[in-house]
Amino acid sequence: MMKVEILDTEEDLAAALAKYIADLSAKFIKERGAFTVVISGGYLIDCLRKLVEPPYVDSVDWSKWHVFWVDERVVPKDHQDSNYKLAYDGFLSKVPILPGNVYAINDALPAEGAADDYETCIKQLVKKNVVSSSTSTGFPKFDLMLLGMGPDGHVASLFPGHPLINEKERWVTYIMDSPKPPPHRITFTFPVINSSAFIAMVVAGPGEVNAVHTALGSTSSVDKLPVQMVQPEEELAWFLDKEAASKL
Ligand SMILES: O=C1O[C@H](COP(=O)(O)O)[C@@H](O)[C@H](O)[C@H]1O
Repeated sequence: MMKVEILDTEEDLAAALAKYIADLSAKFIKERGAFTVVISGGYLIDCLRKLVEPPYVDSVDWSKWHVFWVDERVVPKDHQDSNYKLAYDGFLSKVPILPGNVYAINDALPAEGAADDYETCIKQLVKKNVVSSSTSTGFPKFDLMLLGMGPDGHVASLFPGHPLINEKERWVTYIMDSPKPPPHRITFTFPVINSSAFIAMVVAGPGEVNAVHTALGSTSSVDKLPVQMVQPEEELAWFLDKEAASKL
């Protein structure tokens, strides 16, 4: 199922996104006592700012959250290019999520090793039933992914025309030639992304208007953009502001 919310302003988008996330948090914590959230980098993190304010900062049961990254740059966690640093500074440092429930990559490893290590970590969490498993695909089924999108239509570190978008076996893979710097990254693959229950695709501002039009406004395209390949098992919810949706 897909829904598209177009908000007047980016501020309205942040408010709507916070409610959406808080509602899903309550749903999954009630159902199974945990909430597994996968986040991206980019300006998504700034769009989470309403979650760290009342009422949500007080009402969300942060102790039940488990946080993962859909992709990460292979740099030290305190590096300016690190998605972990971006999330810590802008979000994680402001809410009482248990440090042991925040799963950052091992930044001492090179890309291939970091991808293998992260995949092993997630496999262990599936065995412990912290992360669910999709009964239809056998891949890990995260409760919610919060994704941004690049102007070229990339999601995570899966870029248009790159062979990695066709990876069907690995849960986590790596790229050494990212067209967007830095070049070395790890990323979830589409089998994992599309085994998630819910995905919020968050796009604000003018930077991605063409990719949004391709994803939502065009009837057909021969080579799908990565963003067009996103299809979670329960719901894909687009959160757009009017600028991002201006070509729809
Ligand atoms: O490089 C990346 O780009 C995408 C999109 O970033 P944005 O700044 O255009 O929102 C991001 O989702 C991904 O996590 C990041 O590694």
